[in-house]
Amino acid sequence: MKDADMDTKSISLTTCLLTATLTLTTPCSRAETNGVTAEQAVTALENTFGVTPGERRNHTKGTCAAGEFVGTAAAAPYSRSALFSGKPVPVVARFSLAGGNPKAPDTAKSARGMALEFRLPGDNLQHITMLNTPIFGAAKPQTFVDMIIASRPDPATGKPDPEKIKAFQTSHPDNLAQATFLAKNNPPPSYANSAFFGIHTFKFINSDNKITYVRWRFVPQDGEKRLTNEQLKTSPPNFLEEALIKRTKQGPIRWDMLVSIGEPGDTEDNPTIAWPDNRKTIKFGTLTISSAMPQKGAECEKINFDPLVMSDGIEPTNDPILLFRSPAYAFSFAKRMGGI
Ligand code: HEM
Repeated sequence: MKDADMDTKSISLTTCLLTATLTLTTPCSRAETNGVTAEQAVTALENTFGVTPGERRNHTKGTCAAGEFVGTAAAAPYSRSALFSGKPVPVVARFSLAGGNPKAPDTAKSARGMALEFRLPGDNLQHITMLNTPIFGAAKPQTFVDMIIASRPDPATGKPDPEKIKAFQTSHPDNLAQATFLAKNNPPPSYANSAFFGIHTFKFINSDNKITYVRWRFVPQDGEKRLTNEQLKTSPPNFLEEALIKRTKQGPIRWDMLVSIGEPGDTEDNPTIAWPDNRKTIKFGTLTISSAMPQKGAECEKINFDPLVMSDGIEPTNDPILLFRSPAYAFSFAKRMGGI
């Protein structure tokens, strides 16, 4: 057996163990979702973006933050989760740029991320890991892997080959909605001015075991803003972290958690399709971020924001992307925890 093979085998084993202890419900990295393994997804990310040892294979560039969440009484008919008890719940957060480039410019027209770990009473956790696009660019894991492979820089130019991107987009129509959104909407000047979307459909379970299909988003009380085309050209490569830290020093930043209630016919398992705008929408709580800091050595650095870490009263749907994320994150997490 070659050394590289041995490395992969031992990482895979660690991942199974880590996954088992972290989420209890997820398969290990070699299990397939629609014919794709977590290892294939992470390898594609590594081949396209390179490897920064000890760092996340995706959303590598990021900033830690902390605060709390307070739920509203309006949530009770839908979910019995302790997240919505109305008592303040401590939160560890991480804001990030999509992709595995640790030096991605903050003007990149890629997605921004907000990851939240809610620390509930009794050592229980709830994770919510979102993007600033209302829909995702893949209905199945294979599309995500093919997108990452197609984005691999051409050695001659150092940039993705436009022909390969075009061929990918033509053969994967499920990528179109998010690609169009990202092309039309410039990134924000500050994380504090971005809305973040859960994208997947989730199940809320109330105290009578009644199930409601929901989608949520976090909307900034500071208001949504986007860089102008001029600012896109003139802004420096690094401003998001500084803007967030500066903003928290002026006072807490707040996002309202708005939950849309699904209606018959709304998709439950396709994160590339938005629900109609007119769904009943209820405020389930408010997130307050009161401090932010560089990620090195800070609390968010060593968290695996696996979206399947859920509290009683919130459950996943059969969305193949949602289910695939958990083993993919565990595989990346196991590598970075091993310093690889
Ligand atoms: C096939 C689909 C996807 C794959 C394979 C994938 C893969 C990954 C991986 C490997 C990481 C790094 C994990 C770590 O080392 O801790 C990551 C981070 C992240 N992903 Fe995904 N992802 C997918 C879909 C999504 C979707 C649909 C969303 C949002 C709804 C999302 C939001 C994020 C965010 C915000 C982070 C950064 C989390 C943090 O700050 O630690 N991803 N993703």
